Amino acid sequence: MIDQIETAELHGQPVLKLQTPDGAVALISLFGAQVLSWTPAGGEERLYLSPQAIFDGSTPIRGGTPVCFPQFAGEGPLPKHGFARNRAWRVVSSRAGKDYAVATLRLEDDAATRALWPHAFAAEMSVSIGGDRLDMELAVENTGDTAFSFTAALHTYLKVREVESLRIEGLRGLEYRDSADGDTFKKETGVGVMIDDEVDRIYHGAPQTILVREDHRALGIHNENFPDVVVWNPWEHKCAQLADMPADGFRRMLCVEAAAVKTPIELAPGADWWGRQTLVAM
Ligand SMILES: O=P(O)(O)OC[C@H]1O[C@@H](O)[C@H](O)[C@@H](O)[C@@H]1O
Repeated sequence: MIDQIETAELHGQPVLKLQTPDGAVALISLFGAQVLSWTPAGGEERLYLSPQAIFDGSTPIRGGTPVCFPQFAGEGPLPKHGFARNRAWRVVSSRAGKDYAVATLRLEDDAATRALWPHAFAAEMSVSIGGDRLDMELAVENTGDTAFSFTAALHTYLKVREVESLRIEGLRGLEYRDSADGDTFKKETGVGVMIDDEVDRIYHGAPQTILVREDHRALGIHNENFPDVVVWNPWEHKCAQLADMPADGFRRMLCVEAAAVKTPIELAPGADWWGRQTLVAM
């Protein structure tokens, strides 16, 4: 019998390790409620974690699935990607069965978050593994007595064998905002999006399912309640400017993010919202 849910440390930071009897494993950092590693049953690691990622309990960790909340990137006055990715979350529940393991982490407002963003909220990140699937769900509740709005993303870094050899399918015909080209709006014309330069795009009205196809394997990405998909690769020049990435790191990663950016989510007092990203290894 394996212990399906364990607490452990990774580079000195607390993590929760989920395992299932079929061999699926995930590591979740309590700092940021960030999934750092996921290996599906009988498969290989599917998330990219930079070998130079910083684990100091205050710097965002480069890799896995950072939770961007309550602001995506620089879309408002808050620190880039909000504050959820550099806060300590607490584990509020976990359970496991013969083919799954799931844990939920929670973050609530406190004096530090209210100093940045004056709202009462509760955010929960639930992570579930089993077989060939990883499910990540972010839920947000307005626990205060005034309405607020936010943008958010599950900023997943996929581990890829060679970024120039893959194709992203399912984005054809969509409008996107090209952050790497002065925020101009464009229309995707490629059947499969290939990466051979810096890419930083917010696709609007994305389909629920996208496929990242590599030689001899693929990954299905299923997003619910996240209307946008962000595709990001810093490429050589920007990667060299990231102190927590190795020079060739951009070749081993591709971010495909489930996001709500174009239309911020509005929550009345007492209201809640959830959004989910599911990865399926094929
Ligand atoms: O370096 P950070 O703060 O983790 O951000 C990484 C990237 O995140 C992406 O989501 C943004 O589209 C990029 O513009 C940004 O550079």
